[in-house]
Amino acid sequence: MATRTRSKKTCTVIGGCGFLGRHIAEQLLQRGYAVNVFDIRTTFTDDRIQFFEGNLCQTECLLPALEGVFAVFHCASPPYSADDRELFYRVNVDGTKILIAACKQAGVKRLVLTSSASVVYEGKDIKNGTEELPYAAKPIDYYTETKILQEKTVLGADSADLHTVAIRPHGIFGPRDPHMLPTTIATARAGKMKFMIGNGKNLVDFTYVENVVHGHIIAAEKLEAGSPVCGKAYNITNDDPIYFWSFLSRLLTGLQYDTPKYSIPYTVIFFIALLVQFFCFLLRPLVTIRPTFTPMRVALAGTFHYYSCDRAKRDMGYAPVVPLDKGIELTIKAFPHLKNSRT
Ligand SMILES: NC(=O)C1=CN([C@@H]2O[C@H](COP(=O)(O)OP(=O)(O)OC[C@H]3O[C@@H](n4cnc5c(N)ncnc54)[C@H](OP(=O)(O)O)[C@@H]3O)[C@@H](O)[C@H]2O)C=CC1
Ligand SMILES: CC(C)=CCC[C@@H](C)[C@H]1CC[C@H]2C3=C(CC[C@]12C)[C@@]1(C)CCC(=O)C[C@@H]1CC3
Repeated sequence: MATRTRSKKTCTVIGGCGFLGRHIAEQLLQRGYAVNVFDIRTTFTDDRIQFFEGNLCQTECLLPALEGVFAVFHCASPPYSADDRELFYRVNVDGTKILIAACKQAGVKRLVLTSSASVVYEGKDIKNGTEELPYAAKPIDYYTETKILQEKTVLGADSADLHTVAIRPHGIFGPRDPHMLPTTIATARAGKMKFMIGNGKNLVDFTYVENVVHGHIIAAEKLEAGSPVCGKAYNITNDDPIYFWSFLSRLLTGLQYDTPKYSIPYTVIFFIALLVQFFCFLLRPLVTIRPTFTPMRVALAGTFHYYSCDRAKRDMGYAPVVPLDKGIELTIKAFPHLKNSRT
């Protein structure tokens, strides 16, 4: 059971058992905060943390976790790969509205949303994209569609009672990552990582998790009446874009897998991914097939998508705390169990 000192400020991390949420919780402890974690499943233990289990769509579950809290970090979401429109709307849109109302009821003054830089991404190149870019008019999936609605709701709720800010990370990686690195390795193990999509020269942001955490915490600390951060969105990246296929190749070589040597034109593979998606849709009543190369993944692998952090640097003094090379090294070290045993 967590012991609390009266002088410590308490923060609540919604989705705090997830990849990013747990890193936020651990860094908050390091920086001297008391921490509540709220999640639908409790997947780890830590004597310093007070855990609350529940669905964020239920006010009565949320309220005990929000009492007397200095700041709330909202990083719960269904995984981006869930192909479930109803679930995304229920959690990301309705659940976020319920959370905002609960924060107000509990008297919480600061709410930090984990949004995504992809809210402006439509599958076409973005080079040094700023927060001034319009939201995607044609979001590439339900995940992106509901992240846009979620961000608009949170920023629209900014008021004297509840100050809000949205952090837009991109391509988060690091220890305990359940998405990027495991998907890359699973694709390599399945023998599907033989070809690069496009010419391999598309620059992309990959962001080490501790930098994303740092962006969230400094935003929360700045979030008070009169601050420029109130009601605004902020890109948070490593500020060091890298060729998509160089990044993936570094993870693959680090874990002793072969890297792709040949390339297929982007338009060809995108068209094939569209066709595969269409056939999966037709076959859905009979069988559920989850293709590795969805149009979204192909677009993410073959286009430029990197973003400017200038606004975060200016308004909250943001600078990455872990350089990209170090982040890659720490990540590879954290996944010894995914090393290729066949070499
Ligand atoms: N990973 C990335 O590259 C990026 C992520 N983001 C955003 O960052 C945030 C965190 O992502 P990440 O840590 O990778 O994701 P995770 O899936 O690791 O974490 C999300 C957590 O939220 C929990 N959760 C889901 N639904 C509910 C609910 N109804 N009530 C309470 N808890 C719930 C999940 O539980 P369970 O696992 O049981 O579903 C999980 O523990 C998300 O908002 C995501 O959109 C933004 C940009 C990039
Ligand atoms: C071609 C192939 C199989 C690559 C494997 C890596 C991918 C799993 C990642 C490459 C870019 C990543 C990314 C996200 C998820 C993982 C990747 C597709 C997000 C969609 C996660 C959620 C977001 O908010 C945006 C991210 C963009 C980049």
